[in-house]
Amino acid sequence: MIRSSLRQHHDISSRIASSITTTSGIGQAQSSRLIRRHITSLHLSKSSSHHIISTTRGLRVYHRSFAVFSPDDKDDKKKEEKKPQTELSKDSLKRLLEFSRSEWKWIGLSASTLGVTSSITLLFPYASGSVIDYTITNASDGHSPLLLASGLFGLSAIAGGGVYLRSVWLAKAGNRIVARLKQQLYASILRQETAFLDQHTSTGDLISRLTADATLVQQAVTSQAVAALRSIVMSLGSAGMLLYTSPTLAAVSCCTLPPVFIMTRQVGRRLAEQQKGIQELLGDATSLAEQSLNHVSTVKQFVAQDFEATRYRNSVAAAHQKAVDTAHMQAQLEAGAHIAGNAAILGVLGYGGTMVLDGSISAGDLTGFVMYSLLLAGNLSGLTAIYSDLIRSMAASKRILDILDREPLIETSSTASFQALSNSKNPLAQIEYIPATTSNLLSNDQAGESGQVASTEETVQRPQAASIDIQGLNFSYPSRPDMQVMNNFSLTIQPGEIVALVGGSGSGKSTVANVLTRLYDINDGTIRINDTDIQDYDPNDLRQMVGIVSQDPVLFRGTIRDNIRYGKWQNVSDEAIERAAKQAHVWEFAQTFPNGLDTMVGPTQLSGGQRQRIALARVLAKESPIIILDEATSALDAQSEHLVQQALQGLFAQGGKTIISIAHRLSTIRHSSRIAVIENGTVVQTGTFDELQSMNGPFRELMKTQLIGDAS
Ligand SMILES: Nc1ncnc2c1ncn2[C@@H]1O[C@H](COP(=O)(O)OP(=O)(O)OP(=O)(O)O)[C@@H](O)[C@H]1O
Repeated sequence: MIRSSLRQHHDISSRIASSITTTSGIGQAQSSRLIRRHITSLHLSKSSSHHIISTTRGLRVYHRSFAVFSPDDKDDKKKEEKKPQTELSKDSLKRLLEFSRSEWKWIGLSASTLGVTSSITLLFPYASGSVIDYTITNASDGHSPLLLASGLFGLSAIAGGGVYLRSVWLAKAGNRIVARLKQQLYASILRQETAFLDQHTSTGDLISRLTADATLVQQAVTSQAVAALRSIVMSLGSAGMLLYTSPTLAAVSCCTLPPVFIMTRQVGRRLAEQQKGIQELLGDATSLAEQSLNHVSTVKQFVAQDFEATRYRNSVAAAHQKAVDTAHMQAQLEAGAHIAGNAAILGVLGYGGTMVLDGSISAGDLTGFVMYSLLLAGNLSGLTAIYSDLIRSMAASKRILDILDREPLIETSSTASFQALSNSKNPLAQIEYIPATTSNLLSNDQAGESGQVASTEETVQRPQAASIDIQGLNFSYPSRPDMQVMNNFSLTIQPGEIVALVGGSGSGKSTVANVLTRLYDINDGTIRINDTDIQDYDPNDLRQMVGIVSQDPVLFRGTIRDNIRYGKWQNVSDEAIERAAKQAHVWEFAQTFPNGLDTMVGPTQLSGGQRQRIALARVLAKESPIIILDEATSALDAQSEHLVQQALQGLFAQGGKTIISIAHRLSTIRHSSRIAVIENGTVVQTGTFDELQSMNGPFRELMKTQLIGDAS
């Protein structure tokens, strides 16, 4: 019951995430869910699930800056902190223009319609003045009101066509840019190294970049860009017509321009700072909602609903209070521009009226002049509003481009799909996913000096069991550099061995899996697989060589079959999926569902033991030469565990697998070839079960405290 409602909460979480930020775009909810699930599962490795929470005046404030680990980057970040973005950043603008390059054609076309529509609009005041002069003087100079009105109507129809084309072309360009931005940003987030993602103690901030920030950028490159261009063209055109009609009057109205300009600059700066703050506070609110909705059963079990609701309330209130303050500022700016514009008009009316009386200009000229002044004032005040919006959008684009342009510290090869995604000319077209080929299945002599091996998916052989050699490994997690987790850790595992890692909680067992698959790079020492340093493998190839089943495995929304072939997709046959399902004892419970392996499951719709069995089947289908079982059978009942262990034994007896088994239960480690006892990140004892049991030492101590219960 709780689990099924959890699923709904994931959806609600998406909606809240979207609604408290600016939303737009079709399918945002779906993409939010997808994003959330994948980003969250990136954090799901045990090692990366440590959340750092600090509380400031009752508000949960997440550490949300992008900590980057090279010294240079740190300096950059400091510089950035000192200099908040309060002006239209040329770099962001330039980078954004570069990014939009493929849509310039459409933007250019829509801008070109501006020439037509603006010229026609600029004709109206002139024509109105002519009509007035005609009616006052009844002069028959050919500008008859009816003729003018008909002519202007024809031009208006042309302008209407221009407006239509501009909207269509602009929407096309904008949607393509923002789709490409989201697609590449998401791919870029997934490519970042785990340590980088660890800095995002919640996914809310990343999601707000993909939703609210992307929407702001869309507005910048489409409506705001064209509105700015239109305002500039109209302002210049109106100013030109003012000068043409009466230079003296033009000088009078120009007196109001410098104050408007100075005010725009001043208020614009403060406005940008405020906007940045609002975006951050909204991100915090999203993070809070995200966290409690993802763990709603824990919230309820601790009767913390009201606490969470209050925290969220305060967070939302803080963001919206800031938004109200900002609105005051923005209103001041707009009101100031409005007053200045009106002052100009009144000046023109007063001074122009006397000019009409002394016959220096006609009444029609004055009317035309006033209309041009109104146009100028309207467009100038429009420009001030657009300027502040553009600053906000540029801040958002910087947040996106920061990640988009970031090279991951642990670089993986680009797959064909990634290339297709990056190079796709039309981001709105559907593309087919091309799975990575398994160039990873290396035997000792296959791994060349560089560790790079040609992709040979079709001709792939059964994997050879791999050797693992870890020497003098020192490691601390980048988020806690002062806490050394692995201390001079050394362990050699022969191909085909089953080695159990045992040790107290926090001794570093799971960290071995993290560094072996290069989720994190080590500080000192070497790790070799098949005599090749893991630094020399492409991380994707390396990870294909290692299958991990964790204590709390993640299932993705899809069928059981989809979950078993996750990552290998069409590269794994139905027979192989069924074989793996039988070996991992998924088959039995799947057959009790009406759709068997094609039953839809989600992250929470199965029992812990069932999820573990599917995760095990997924790893068996992966056919990797190294398997790490991190408390992989801990959620199984005694009988299921016995069956799975038996299946694993049978499988390992066939050869081709090197196993690292992290376990607390005696039943899991009894059949290992060797046991390594770990204390504070160091191997303190190794031997067979019987050897270790027969001597005094850490293993015996551990058995007394941890394993003894199982032994009975
Ligand atoms: N992503 C991370 N960032 C910072 N510290 C981490 C991270 N993951 C783990 N740690 C720390 O590293 C140490 C070793 O953790 P690890 O998960 O390897 O222990 P373990 O032996 O597997 O423990 P257990 O038996 O409880 O699962 C712990 O002190 C833990 O707090």
